[in-house]
Amino acid sequence: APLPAPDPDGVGDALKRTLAAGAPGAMTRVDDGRTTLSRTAGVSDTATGAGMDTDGRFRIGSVTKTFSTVVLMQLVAEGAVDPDAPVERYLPGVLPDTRITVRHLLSHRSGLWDYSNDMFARTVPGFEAVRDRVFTVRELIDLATAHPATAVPGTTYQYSNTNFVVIGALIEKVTGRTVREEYERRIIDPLDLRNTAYVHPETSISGKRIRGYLTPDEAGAPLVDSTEQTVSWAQSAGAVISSPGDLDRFMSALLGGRLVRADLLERMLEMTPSDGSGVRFYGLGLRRRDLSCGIPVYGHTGTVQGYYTYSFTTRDGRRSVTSVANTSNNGTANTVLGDTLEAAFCGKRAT
Ligand SMILES: CC1(C)S[C@@H]2[C@H](NC(=O)CCCC[C@H](NC(=O)C[NH3+])C(=O)[O-])C(=O)N2[C@H]1C(=O)[O-]
Repeated sequence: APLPAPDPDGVGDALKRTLAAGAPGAMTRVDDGRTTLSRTAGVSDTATGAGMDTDGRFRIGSVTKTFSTVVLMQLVAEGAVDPDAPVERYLPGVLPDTRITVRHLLSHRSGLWDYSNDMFARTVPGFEAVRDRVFTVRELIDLATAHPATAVPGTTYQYSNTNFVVIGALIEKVTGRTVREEYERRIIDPLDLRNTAYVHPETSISGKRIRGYLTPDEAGAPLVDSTEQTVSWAQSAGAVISSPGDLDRFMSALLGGRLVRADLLERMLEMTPSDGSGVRFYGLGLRRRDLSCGIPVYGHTGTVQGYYTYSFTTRDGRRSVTSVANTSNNGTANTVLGDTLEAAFCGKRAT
């Protein structure tokens, strides 16, 4: 059945409500292949008052995990990696449990503790402590494995950044190239994503930049400009920089079958519930959200200090939607921003 037309007023209303919840700015870009709908609200820079811009570049956080999964699944197609092999085969001695497989990492079922839970238990102090730090992957994995496993591998979904830091290490070991080179040669260059880059550990965002503002834990405390950071705490789990237009193009290419072999894309879409909502699921480096109008959309969300992102597309990749707010650690803003997906895919206001 044809998709309902996007509801521009519904998108605009959700963006306004995102600002009312405390975001300095918010924006949505809908790409239907031939047509583009862009809506913005508020500012990309609170000092200058510059507006939001859907060609602006920002930190995409865990949408990076889908980039890392695409690289990994291409390596699977090339016979370089067996997703059901133990990680031990490719990274001997790195993980404490040799039962953990590559697929367990991609589906957040490894049982590896998420080191960011400790790192960001206190939002602003945690951020300030790492914003200029450069971590080795080994350091991050050691932070995680200092904790006991959260479950027997393969038995339980438990989101963990650690999984995709290990995936990045596996990609670099198997290819002999950096994840930056692999993102560029397999995704960024072929799709001509001119506003997308992996610049770890540089702290600045070049070009037309959206500034990000971290919401402190203390109610009423002023937002903290968190635009410049290394994101070394996340790397292949969260350090890509992109734009709404580029993410729409990426998600459309992925679900449109232009990045991953069809049978392997089907594996990525084998979903398990990611929470108790009954409408949110996780596959391999990809989320599924079932919208109120019954349309399932596929993509990822991202939370990195100062930025919250939704980037989703239809099963055939024909309509893609990326929405961004330039604040994070604000649950109401994050939730309300999600109403843009309902308006953009279902063509009606969220119920
Ligand atoms: C599962 C998530 C939500 S968390 C995970 C990853 N982001 C992080 O792990 C950063 C967590 C701290 C970020 C910080 N919050 C705090 O410090 C809270 N004390 C803030 O909101 O800016 C990402 O991105 N993923 C999101 C995802 O996949 O949607």
